[in-house]
Amino acid sequence: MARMRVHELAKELKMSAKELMDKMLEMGIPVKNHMSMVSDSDVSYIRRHFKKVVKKTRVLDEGVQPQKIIRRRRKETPTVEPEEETVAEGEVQEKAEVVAKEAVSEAVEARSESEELVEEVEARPVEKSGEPEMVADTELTEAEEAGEAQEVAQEVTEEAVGDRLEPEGEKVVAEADVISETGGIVPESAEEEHPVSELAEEVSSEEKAQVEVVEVKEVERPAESVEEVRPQEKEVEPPRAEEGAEVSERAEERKQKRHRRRKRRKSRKHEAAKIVQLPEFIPEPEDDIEEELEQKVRVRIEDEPVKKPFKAGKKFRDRAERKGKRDEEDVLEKVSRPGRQAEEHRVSEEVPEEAASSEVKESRPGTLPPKAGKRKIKIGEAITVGELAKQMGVKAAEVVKKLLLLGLPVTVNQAIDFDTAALVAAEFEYEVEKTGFEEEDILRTEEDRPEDLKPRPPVVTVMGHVDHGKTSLLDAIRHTNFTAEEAGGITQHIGAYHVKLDNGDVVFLDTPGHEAFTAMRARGARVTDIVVLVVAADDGVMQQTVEAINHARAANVPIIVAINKIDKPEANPDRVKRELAEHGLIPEEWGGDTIMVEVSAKKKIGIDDLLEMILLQAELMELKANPNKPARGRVIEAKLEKGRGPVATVLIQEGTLRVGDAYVCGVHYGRVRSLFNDRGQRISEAGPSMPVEVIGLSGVPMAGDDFAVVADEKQARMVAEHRLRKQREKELSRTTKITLEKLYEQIREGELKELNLIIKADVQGSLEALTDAVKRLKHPEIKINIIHGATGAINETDIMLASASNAIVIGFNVRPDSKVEDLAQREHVDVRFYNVIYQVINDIKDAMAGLLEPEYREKILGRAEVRQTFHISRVGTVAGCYVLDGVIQRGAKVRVLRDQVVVYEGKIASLRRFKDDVKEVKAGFECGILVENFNDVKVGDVLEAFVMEEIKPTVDVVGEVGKDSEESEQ
Ligand SMILES: Nc1nc2c(ncn2[C@@H]2O[C@H](COP(=O)(O)OP(=O)(O)OP(=O)(O)O)[C@@H](O)[C@H]2O)c(=O)[nH]1
Repeated sequence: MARMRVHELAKELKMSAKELMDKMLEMGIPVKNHMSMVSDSDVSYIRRHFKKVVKKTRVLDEGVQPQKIIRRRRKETPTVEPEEETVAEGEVQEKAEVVAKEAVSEAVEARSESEELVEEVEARPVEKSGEPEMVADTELTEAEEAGEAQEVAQEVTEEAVGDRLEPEGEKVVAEADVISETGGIVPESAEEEHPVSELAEEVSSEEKAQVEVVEVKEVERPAESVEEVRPQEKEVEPPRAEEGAEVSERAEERKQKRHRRRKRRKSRKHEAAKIVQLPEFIPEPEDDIEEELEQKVRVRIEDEPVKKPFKAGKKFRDRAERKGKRDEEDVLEKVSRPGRQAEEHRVSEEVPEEAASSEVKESRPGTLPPKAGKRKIKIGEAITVGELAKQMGVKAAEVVKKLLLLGLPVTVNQAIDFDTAALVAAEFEYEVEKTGFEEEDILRTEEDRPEDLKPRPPVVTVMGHVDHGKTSLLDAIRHTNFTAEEAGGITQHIGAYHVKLDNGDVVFLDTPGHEAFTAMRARGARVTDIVVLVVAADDGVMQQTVEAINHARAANVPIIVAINKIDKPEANPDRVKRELAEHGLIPEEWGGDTIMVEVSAKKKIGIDDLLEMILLQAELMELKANPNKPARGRVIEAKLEKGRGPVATVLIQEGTLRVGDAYVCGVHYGRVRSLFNDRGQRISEAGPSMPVEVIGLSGVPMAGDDFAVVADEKQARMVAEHRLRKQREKELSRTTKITLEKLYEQIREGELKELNLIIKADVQGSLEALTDAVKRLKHPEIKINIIHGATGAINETDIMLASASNAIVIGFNVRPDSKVEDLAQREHVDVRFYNVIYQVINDIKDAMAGLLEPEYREKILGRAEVRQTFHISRVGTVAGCYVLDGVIQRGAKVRVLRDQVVVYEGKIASLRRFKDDVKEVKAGFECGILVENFNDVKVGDVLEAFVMEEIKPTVDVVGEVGKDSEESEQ
């Protein structure tokens, strides 16, 4: 079967091209204008469809002929009962000004009939009914029929106008003439077959009178009006007088039209959405003509008191605008999803049924249906394309397409961040709102009254330079506090411990060093009240001492100095004090405010003094907390223990934690199954500043995670799940931003180079230290992303993440199992193992340098001619030179040229002017040059000094583990 053009098919189906186009769109077949080609399959689909419709209509016609006639009479009636009028309003608006035209053909058709009807009309006044709308066509009530009268009238006119707009369509003028010339008798018309008495039942004399008035008016004007609009049509007008055969052909066509009208009315009732949608597809070239025609018609309408104001011009402009937009979409549609379904979907999605029906309901004559207000959807930090599409009730492909237009190639399962989602949602007329779950609503507690606050022990962190005795000091403190029996059983390491003294308690955090301190702080955990800075009396202030000072200062935490190793003979506490004073820590005895205690961790000297001073400082700080409220704290350490499950050491900061309490901890939650203190003893509760081991978590939290007791487990789960969702959304949006295509593009274009890392470590401490060190590697051209970091063995998920994100996996003190190794090999994922942080950093630096692909270029500095040579014992041969050009620099590379031939290449070991070592000698000066490991220099040789210059900058390591610059932290 051959493809056909729309107008050809329309002709075959005995309908106007416009009608067919409307119908096709309704059926989900994309069509642009009457010249569009219709595919074979669509042609047969349409034919099948119309066969059915025609059949059905025939059946209906046979069954409801009387009603049909009644309806037809009614359509000539300009006055309709109020309730019907409102029903018709929507339609009137849709067809609006063409209503004037309607009377033309209708009046003509009705002329003869009305004459016959006069008597009957008076005999039976119209019955009125309250609910005419939702009754099926076959069961139309009289009232409904009456209500539809006007609507049908409009349709008739609309069709007449529509036909005029089509070159191959019949002309109303012609039709009117033909009908009038044949005496208005249309023998084959279904209407004429019905008993006059039935018709008369529905038409009042008044109505008839009005019909006649309209008739007269309209019959006089149509030809003129059409001429005005499309004068050329005159040329194609058929002869005014036609033979009987033609009359019957026209009658048949009118019958067809009436069938279609019925069909349309029916579908309008049931598919209001489509009624609103379909007129948008007005063939473009005809819009202007139509609008012009509408203009003319409007003038006439204004003369008609019964007609309503109309602003079709705007409507049509809007249609054209929308259509233009669709054309662009159509192109993409074909790419992404060709075929009928795509169009079908688009039609239905653009005006969802409920929205459309509400538009119909809200329609007012003379105005456009109001645009559905912007609908809102709620999303979190990020959302997958599929989920967004689901929430908007559109197909994912649509969203993908829109994103593509926005320049973002994503797949359905990829996530887009909130801003992108907002942008694409706006394209679908949706507004996005961030999900408003406020965990603070659950976690919020009442403010403490001053009388509720009770003193609490200070929490102390020990910091200092490597080997200055931090660990030894912590041990010494711990041991002084344990009784002999207890001391033997100190095996418990929970990350913090509690020291009981005669005049108070002190809590020490067991992870010494400022790295851990700052890592916690970076996670928002402010747990330390006092910093004890350990400085070895024999070594003095060192780099990390200074860093520790700055870290403590940045956190606004007071410092107590412990000058350690005073037992050593070379100990010089005064020197330490002087050096500290240079860094702003002035001892009290010198008029400053820094407490300094001389101790020996090894010999346990001054430990009590130190503890005493800590308590004194704490007293000054008036550390207080309310113990009588739900507990809140911070995770100091967490691990998965065999037989115990996830275990976390929590430092309680306020309130009291009890066994049985429900809590949320980071993205985990649970109920406290059991509590242990730092000595491994089971306890039932823990108050402020107490470190306590919590058993009963849903997972292993991170150091620094917030711990909060909530009313019940349900609330705990809600908060934890919300946090987890947020975390996932963040991760999702982070990983999807680095698509392989993008990365490749960036690498190729040299825009940006990224190194993605996944770090797996044995314990939280190592992980954080490593993460911290890696984060300090900075370079303007390379970005390092730690896309995932966790404790535990490298697993398959890590490998898959690495594979998907083009990342390198770093295992610190962990190994993968053989299955994971195989997967890594299959996925070409580079997995590296380390047990020294420094080595990791070095390797990453190398990797970055590799990525940078550094290029070296030789840069000639200058040339010198050898004028004399001197041999100096134990040094070698020194060349007495004259610098010909440029500059000769000490340490530069040098080439010895003899008759333009390179006889040696090496380094300038020494550069002298007279007896002085100099850095450089410029052109025109004499100098002595010693070439490293080369004594064969001869008079007349030329020494060419040069350096190798790197084209791209080398990796700039801002800081290394434990050696970071303090400034970066402040
Ligand atoms: N003589 C003497 N030696 C001490 C003293 N305190 C610590 N040491 C020694 O100093 C060395 C380092 O002590 P640590 O406690 O390990 O020092 P640290 O600061 O914890 O070292 P890192 O953990 O490597 O940062 C050990 O050999 C200790 O025995 C002290 O008071 N006197």
